[in-house]
Amino acid sequence: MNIINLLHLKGIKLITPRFRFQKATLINVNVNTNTVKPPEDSQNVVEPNFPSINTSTFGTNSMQPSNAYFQPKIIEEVSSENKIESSEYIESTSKLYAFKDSLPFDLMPGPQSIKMLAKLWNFFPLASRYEESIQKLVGADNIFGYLSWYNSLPLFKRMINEYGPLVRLHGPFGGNVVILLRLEDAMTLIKSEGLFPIRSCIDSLEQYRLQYRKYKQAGPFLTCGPEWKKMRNVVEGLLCDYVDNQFKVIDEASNEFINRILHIRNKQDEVLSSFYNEINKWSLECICSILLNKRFGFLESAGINFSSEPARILDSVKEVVTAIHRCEFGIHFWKIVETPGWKNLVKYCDVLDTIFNKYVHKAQDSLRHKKNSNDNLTVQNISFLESLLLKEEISSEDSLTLLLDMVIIGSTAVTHAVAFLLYHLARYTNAQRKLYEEIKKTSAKLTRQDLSNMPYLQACLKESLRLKQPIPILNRVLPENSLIHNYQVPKNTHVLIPTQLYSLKEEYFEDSLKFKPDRWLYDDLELSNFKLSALSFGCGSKSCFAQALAEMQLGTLVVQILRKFRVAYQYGEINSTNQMLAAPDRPLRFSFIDRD
Ligand code: HEM
Repeated sequence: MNIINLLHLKGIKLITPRFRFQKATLINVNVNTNTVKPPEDSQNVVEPNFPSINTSTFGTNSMQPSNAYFQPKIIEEVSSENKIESSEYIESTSKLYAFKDSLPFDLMPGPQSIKMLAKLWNFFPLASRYEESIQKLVGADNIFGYLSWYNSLPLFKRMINEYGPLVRLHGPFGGNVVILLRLEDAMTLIKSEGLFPIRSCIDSLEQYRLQYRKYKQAGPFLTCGPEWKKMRNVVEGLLCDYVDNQFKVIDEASNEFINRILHIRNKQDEVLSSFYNEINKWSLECICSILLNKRFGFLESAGINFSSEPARILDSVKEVVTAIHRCEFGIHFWKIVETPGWKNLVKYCDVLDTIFNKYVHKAQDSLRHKKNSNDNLTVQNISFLESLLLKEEISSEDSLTLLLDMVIIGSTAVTHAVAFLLYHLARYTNAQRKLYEEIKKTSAKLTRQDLSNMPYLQACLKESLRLKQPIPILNRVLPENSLIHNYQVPKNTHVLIPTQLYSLKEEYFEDSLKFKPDRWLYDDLELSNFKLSALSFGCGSKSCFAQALAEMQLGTLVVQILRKFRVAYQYGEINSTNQMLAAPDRPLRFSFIDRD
């Protein structure tokens, strides 16, 4: 039996960006195009299907060449729940269609060898359903996955030298990938990506949630379209309400972390190579306490019992991240057979889903109880999860996947950020000294306000995140035909946005490989009205909604640590694995030396 038969026999419905694209286009079906005629004397060649993403002018906001005309899209009917101001819509989607110099996609530079393979592929006399299956298994998705989950930055640098700032990779078995190696191109793409950008990145987790668990939505990280927007609006609002209130929890967890360091460091003041785990415990304690208004005890000074709930969460988050990497990197065999990576993903996602589902039920009960006893349901009295459940537009299932995304993706990103912040401060002792001087001026009882009044602290956070980004590569799938850098790029093309590469460019940051927090002190570094400090949190409407929370977590922890200890590190350089969810590539054997 060959692979294709097996695929069909298993009745596997593959989730691909095309599927996601269809979901997104369904939403846009309501949108009609109203063509505005070009001026009589126009010499333009009209390309009606290629909205402009022209980025030839660096530093300007203009996406409109002087010889073009508008073809605005007008909302005809939009269901009330998704209603968006039409002016806003028109602004975000109005595109230019006339480019007499636009170039066909085929002319975009890229490696010829896979282009040849792509051409050869056309000679295989396969029935269309087989062809489609193969494309889904090893088409552009695969290249895309490979580049997202492989340590790709050195490869991207070589590509710039060889092909220039824009590279096209032909999926050898169908589909296309474009890599935007210039920040300006990425910014312009993001500005014009419309209301419902499409991110395509963790097919395995999506398949687990949609097909294995049969949830309606796959969680905010993986969902697109109006469902995502609805979820996102609610969470953004709630996070604003809760972040301030939760400072105390983060402060307490950070104090517990200090005690844990005192407990685990050896006689030379050094922590063990498993210190990454300890940071993970701290970030999970923060996030779980904030979401559920319950202290979990991840940071018990004597350590956690391996069969306890915190231990199971800690272990499962780590295993899920590893399993995602195993599934997403390389050919997606798990779509046909149950590979060990897929089995592990299911096993550990099951653990997390069961635990957090239990808390969803508990929160529902508690809300019922509070309602019956006419308690005030204010931010002070109910947990983040309870607030979510009160929102009619969010189902309890959506609340669950939202918690899971925040726990799995959020806590992993924060752990990585803390690891590198400590590393940079340990390596750049002058910066650590300067930060300590600033910390000494704060009162013994730290407040959130203190953090915002510490410019050097803020600069250190930005600089560390610039050098090592927890999510170093963003990706999108084009929802419609577009002009990128004057090339006509068809819809469904996968676009990779390597933000880590941009933030290491001399062009934007002098002495770009050095940790120099001072660069953020005096200039508000911006490009086309976009704050470069936010780059590590992504861009556009799908950027991270937890930036303020993450910065508060990092700031609080580092202030507490530096008040008590001087941090040192005497081993080899720690690099980032630069994968989709990056991690430090060496043990974090820091020394925490008592201050006098
Ligand atoms: C230093 C810490 C963090 C960094 C650097 C970071 C970075 C990012 C980046 C780069 C993205 C993708 C943006 C894009 O595609 O344009 C993202 C999305 C996301 N992050 Fe974070 N993140 C951090 C912390 C957190 C935390 C603490 C949470 C949750 C509590 C969180 C939850 C999410 C979610 C749910 C998304 C998907 C948003 C959407 O698609 O609407 N992140 N993050």
